[in-house]
Amino acid sequence: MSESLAGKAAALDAADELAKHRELFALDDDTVYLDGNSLGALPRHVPARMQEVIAHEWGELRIRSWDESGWWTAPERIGDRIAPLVGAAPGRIVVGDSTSVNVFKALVAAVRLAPSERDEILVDESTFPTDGYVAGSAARMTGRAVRPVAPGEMAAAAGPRTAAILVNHVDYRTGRLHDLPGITAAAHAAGALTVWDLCHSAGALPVGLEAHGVDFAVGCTYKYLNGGPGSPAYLYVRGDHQGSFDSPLPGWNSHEDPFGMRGEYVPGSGAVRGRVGTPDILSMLALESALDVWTGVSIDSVRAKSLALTDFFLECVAAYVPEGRVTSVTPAAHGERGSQVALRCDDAGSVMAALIAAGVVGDYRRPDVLRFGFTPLYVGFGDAERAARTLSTALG
Ligand SMILES: Cc1ncc(COP(=O)(O)O)c(C=O)c1O
Ligand SMILES: Nc1c(O)cccc1C(=O)C[C@H](N)C(=O)O
Repeated sequence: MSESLAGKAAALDAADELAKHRELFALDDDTVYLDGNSLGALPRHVPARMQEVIAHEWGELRIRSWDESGWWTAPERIGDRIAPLVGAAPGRIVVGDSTSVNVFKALVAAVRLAPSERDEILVDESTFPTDGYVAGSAARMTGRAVRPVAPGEMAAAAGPRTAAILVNHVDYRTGRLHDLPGITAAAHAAGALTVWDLCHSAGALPVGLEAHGVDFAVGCTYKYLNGGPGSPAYLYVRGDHQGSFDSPLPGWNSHEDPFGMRGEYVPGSGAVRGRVGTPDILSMLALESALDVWTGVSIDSVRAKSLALTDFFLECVAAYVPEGRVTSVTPAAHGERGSQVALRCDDAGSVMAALIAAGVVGDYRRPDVLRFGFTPLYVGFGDAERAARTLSTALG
């Protein structure tokens, strides 16, 4: 072990104002958990809250809980808890469904706002697959064509034929942070609307949805928001689009009068319009409880620690791993980096299996990428040093 890097890690951990938050999570000190960019860790207090929800709200109050326990209003109430983390105003975010479903709602609604001569949808060519699949279907439904574009060329590609642009804020494979302010501004200058997928940025870095005038955004809550496996996703609709948001999935829960049970669909107003059917209350309330860990935490401090952690991990990898054995595909520039480090090596699958066996949990993305996610609320600098040291052993 390098005493200097271990010592540096200890000093950084001692000075880390977020270090105390690790105690809020169910984590053991034998494991270095660097997979919060796939499934966030469990906040310790959530099981007790879920016990109460199940035993009391469901078990005893039963149907009364829709009103008395606030179940009916949970999608917008929890949306308002997520809002400050992504720079959204209150009343703009609804929680529910999966990210895939929300990409569909947002993208079709965006295209429906565009004149018919705008016949193309730009999608980042390195997109997470689900977004690409959904965009293809949305294009067929709306009589448009998908044009894949490199994220770096997206701003220049937007033009008079562009109806909407769908971009991942952070690339799931490389950890590259895309230029949300620049692409959004260029899209608007070209008369196009933007849909941003925040799965890999929300809870890890400031997004600034209102500040940058983003039209629509979606994201999951099971990564950096720690909502649990399959926890519901969310949909953001900018305030001035809410009244014209024409959902391709108009369910009874988004009706202006759901219990009127009317044959004619009349959309509700505000974030409610993004709902579809009955919300998945147990997962939703687990997410609501999980969001308590953000009390008193600023997203700017999370970002500062995230960059320090990923910098330090890269420094340890450079010190411990023979040169050329792995190649970072994550940008070195802070302005282009999310909260993960992705390292390329030919035998990535077996290397990650060895790492996991040694207690360092990252993940492997075929064919050759080792992913290490850094969740600033519970990952420390000592974890980063141990992960790099274990990696050097796993690489043989
Ligand atoms: C960028 C991105 N978008 C979408 C998804 C898929 O979301 P869901 O499974 O909630 O539909 C994921 C991860 O699974 C993702 O990383
Ligand atoms: N959603 C997932 C799941 O249900 C099982 C396993 C992994 C996931 C993920 O979230 C994968 C993740 N979006 C990724 O960036 O690869």
